[in-house]
Amino acid sequence: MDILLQEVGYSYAMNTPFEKRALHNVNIHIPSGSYTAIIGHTGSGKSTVLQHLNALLKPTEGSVVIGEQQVDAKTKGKHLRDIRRQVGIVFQFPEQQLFDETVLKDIMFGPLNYGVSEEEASRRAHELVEQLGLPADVLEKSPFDLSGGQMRRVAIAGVLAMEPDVLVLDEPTAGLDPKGRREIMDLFHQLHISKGLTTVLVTHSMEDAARYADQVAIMHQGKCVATGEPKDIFSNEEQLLDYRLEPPRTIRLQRKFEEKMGIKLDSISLTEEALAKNLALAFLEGREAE
Ligand SMILES: Nc1ncnc2c1ncn2[C@@H]1O[C@H](COP(=O)(O)OP(=O)(O)OP(=O)(O)O)[C@@H](O)[C@H]1O
Repeated sequence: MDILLQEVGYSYAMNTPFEKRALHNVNIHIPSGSYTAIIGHTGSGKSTVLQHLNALLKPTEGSVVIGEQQVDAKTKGKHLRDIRRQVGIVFQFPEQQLFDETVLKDIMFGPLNYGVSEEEASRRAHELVEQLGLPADVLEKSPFDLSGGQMRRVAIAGVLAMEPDVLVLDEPTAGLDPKGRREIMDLFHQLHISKGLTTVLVTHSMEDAARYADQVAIMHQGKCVATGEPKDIFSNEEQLLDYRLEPPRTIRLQRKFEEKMGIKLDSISLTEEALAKNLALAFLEGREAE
């Protein structure tokens, strides 16, 4: 499902003394089946954009086209309910939203609320628990008896149980250790590939944006100032610095290597694997300082 932000402007507390303009003329196209990373310094407007993707916020100017539905300042009613089913959001620390007595009930809650049968909701819960690498006996436990990482997976299962067309991730690995982070991010990537799930990731991690996304959008002071493929966005180091962003670690390492060896590699490497291959090739080909 495509999402298109057209000249979106948004002000918090509109027409009050506390009015705060958060977005200005934002244009972003999220094509169906893509994996888009939204990056930007703190306070640049990423979370505000994210909440427009499933109409939790409605633009105060411009419009957002979500699949077949157009949302603007005046949109109300049933359309919003449909959109919230189609576009699932995994917020930061989603486990804080768990509330039911058992994991099974918690995962089934959303689908039941949208009229899915008990049988189907239960089937989805069983399937998701397995897909997310949780033991089957977790279903009968209280979510509050699980580890932090397990609770996070249960909360994610609750969003996926709605069978969304688009999955929006707001710093979904905040607070996890590096291993847990990588496992969860790899899992979302697998879901993106296997289910063709359109994915939007809001992140402070340039490494994650470089590793997983096929499109990157940079937010700066409430504007979307650049969109493009990761290799183009991340090789433009001057632009990144202008927007107070650091290039991913792999690029920093590559630049160091090039400086030390006095050579320039043919292309930039966005993942550790690609970087290692690139460095090995340079070594094998005997490229060295002129
Ligand atoms: N509920 C609110 N009321 C008033 N102003 C807000 C509110 N939420 C955000 N803002 C302001 O809107 C601007 C954009 O905030 P937003 O949270 O979208 O940025 P962000 O890029 O997601 O930041 P971070 O990376 O810190 O999460 C900021 O100036 C922020 O202070």
